[in-house]
Amino acid sequence: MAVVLGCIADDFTGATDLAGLLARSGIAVSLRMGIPDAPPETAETAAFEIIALKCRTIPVAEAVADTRAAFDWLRRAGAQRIFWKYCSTFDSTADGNIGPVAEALMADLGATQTVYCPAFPENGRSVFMGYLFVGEQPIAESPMKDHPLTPMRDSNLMRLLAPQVRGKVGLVNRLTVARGPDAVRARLADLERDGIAHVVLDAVADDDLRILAEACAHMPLMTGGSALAMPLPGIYLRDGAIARSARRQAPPPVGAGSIVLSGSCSAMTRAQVAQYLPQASALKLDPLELARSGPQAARDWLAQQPAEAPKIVYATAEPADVAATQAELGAARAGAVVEAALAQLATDARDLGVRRFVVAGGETAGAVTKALGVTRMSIGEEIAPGVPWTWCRSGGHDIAMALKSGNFGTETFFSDAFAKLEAAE
Ligand SMILES: Nc1ncnc2c1ncn2[C@@H]1O[C@H](COP(=O)(O)OP(=O)(O)O)[C@@H](O)[C@H]1O
Ligand SMILES: O=C(O)[C@@H](O)C(=O)COP(=O)(O)O
Repeated sequence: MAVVLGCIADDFTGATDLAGLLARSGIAVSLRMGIPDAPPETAETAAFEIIALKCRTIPVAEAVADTRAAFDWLRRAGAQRIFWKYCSTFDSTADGNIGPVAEALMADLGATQTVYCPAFPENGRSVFMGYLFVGEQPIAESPMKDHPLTPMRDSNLMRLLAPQVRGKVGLVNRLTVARGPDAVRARLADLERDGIAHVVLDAVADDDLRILAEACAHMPLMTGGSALAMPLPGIYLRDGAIARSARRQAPPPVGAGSIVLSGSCSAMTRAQVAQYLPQASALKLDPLELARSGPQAARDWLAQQPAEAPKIVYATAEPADVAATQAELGAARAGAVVEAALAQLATDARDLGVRRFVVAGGETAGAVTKALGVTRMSIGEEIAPGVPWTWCRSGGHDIAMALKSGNFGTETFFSDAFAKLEAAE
C-alpha cells in the first residue's frame, strides 16, 4: 500500500506511543525499529509507516544524518508528507535535536514552514501561549526539571526552539485555534509572509488538536507529540487519501514468564516501581557498581530466578541519587552503563525463557529493543494512553513488549500491563 504519512520518532517509546494513537483509527500502522535493511522498493508498506530512531540525545549531526536516512527510506516508499515525532515534554538538549532535525527535513522536503505541538491532553500535556504545561505546572517547574539527560529548565517553547534553528519562530495561540481550522490556516499564511518558518501551536484539549490537524494535515512536514497526529487517519480517510484497511491481527501466543526492566527515573516510573516491588522478585542496579564491575552480578541474579516468576530489574532512583551518580560518572556514562546492563539482561531474560517484557524509559527502551534485535512491531491493545502492547520477534521467538514512556501510565501500570495480557488470552 502507498505510504500516506511517513513518521520518524526520536525514541522507541515515542514510536509505540505514536503507533498506538494512530492505530486507534483502525488503520494499519507499520512500526519499524531503526532504518530498515531492506530497500523500500521491496518492502510491503502500510499507509502509516513509522521509523523509530534513538536520536533524542545524540550529537546534532548524527541525529540529522539518522533522520535524513529514515526520510530517504520513507520518501522512496512513496511518503509525500512527514511527521517528526518527539516527546510531549519537548525533551531536547541545549543544542537540539528537535529544531535541527525539523530544519533538515524542511530542506529535504522543500518546505518553507512547519509547526510544533507537543500537547497530549490525555496525559496532561498542554501548550498555552507557547508555554508547555504538565498538568497544572509549567514544565520547568515539574519533575522534568530533574530529567537525567534532558532537564527542562524553561517552559517557553519559542525560547527553547529559537536557539536550535536558523529560521524565525512564531506562535499560533489558543485564541486563534478556538476560531477553527480556517483561522489557523490564515494565521500560518500571515506568519509565512512575515518569514516565520517555525510555528509553535497552542493546544489544551483534544478538540484543539483536531482543529490543528485539520489545518495542517496536508503540510509536507508536521512535528509534534503523538496526539497531534491522532486525528490524521480520520482526515485522510475522509479526504480519500487512504482506504480503511483490515483491523489488527490477533496476537500470537507468547510464553508466560515476565520481566520489568526500568531505566527511567521519571516521577511516575518511580511510583510505579515502588508499587510493583512487593509483587515481584526485584533487583536494583547501582550504576557506580556497574561502572566498576559490569553487569555479571545482575546476570547471575537473573539466572537464578524461575522464568515464570514476575521479576523487576531497575536503576530507577530519586533525583538526588541520580545527581550523585552523575557527579561521579558524568550523565552520559551513567546513562550508558545502565542502558548496557538492562540491554544485556533483556537478552539473558529472553534466553532464559521470558517472553513478556515491560521496559520503562525511552532511552532504555531503545537500548533493550536494539539488543533484542527487534526490527518490527505489531501494535496491540493500549495499556494506558500512549502505551500499547506490541508483538515482535526476537531470537526466533514471539515476544510481547510494552515500551513505557517515563511519565505515562498510572501507579499500577506494571501489574495492569501483565493483567491485560492475561485477560486477552
Ligand atoms: N540511577 C541512575 N543514575 C543515573 N542515570 C540513570 C540512573 N538510572 C537510569 N539512568 C539513566 O537515565 C536515563 C533515563 O532516560 P529514559 O530511559 O529515556 O527514561 P525516561 O523515559 O524517564 O526519560 C537513561 O539513560 C538511564 O540509563
Ligand atoms: O510523547 C511522549 O511523551 C512519549 O511518546 C515520549 O516520547 C516519552 O519519552 P520518554 O519519557 O523518554 O520515554
